[in-house]
Amino acid sequence: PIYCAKKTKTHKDELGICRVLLAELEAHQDAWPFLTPVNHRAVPGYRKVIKKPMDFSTIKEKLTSNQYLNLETFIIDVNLVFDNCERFNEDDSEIGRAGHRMRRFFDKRWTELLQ
Ligand SMILES: Oc1ccc2c(c1)N[C@H](O)CC2
Repeated sequence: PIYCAKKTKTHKDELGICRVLLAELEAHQDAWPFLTPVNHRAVPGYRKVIKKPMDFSTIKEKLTSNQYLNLETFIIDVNLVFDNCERFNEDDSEIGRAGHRMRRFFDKRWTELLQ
């Protein structure tokens, strides 16, 4: 097209995309390590090593209580889930591999939804 304005997204549009993305993350077959907070009392070292724990249920609570300013602050928290996973798990482990698959899925989906 000759004239192609960049569509700006309102706050409501971005939060709608966050809800869709979170629902897809929670429904993914590899989401199981990330659905609820790690029980740091049951996992030696976790509290010391992982300074900012994050999981999908916490993200959902923050989303429903309007704690995300925009899509970017939401993506930062989702990436924190996967970065924590990489820090605490070997790449060649069940949970490590699940984290890499989930990150790849998320990166693909939010870029698709933003097009
Ligand atoms: O063997 C285990 C036992 C517990 C956990 C992990 C691995 N990785 C998770 O990231 C954190 C919780």
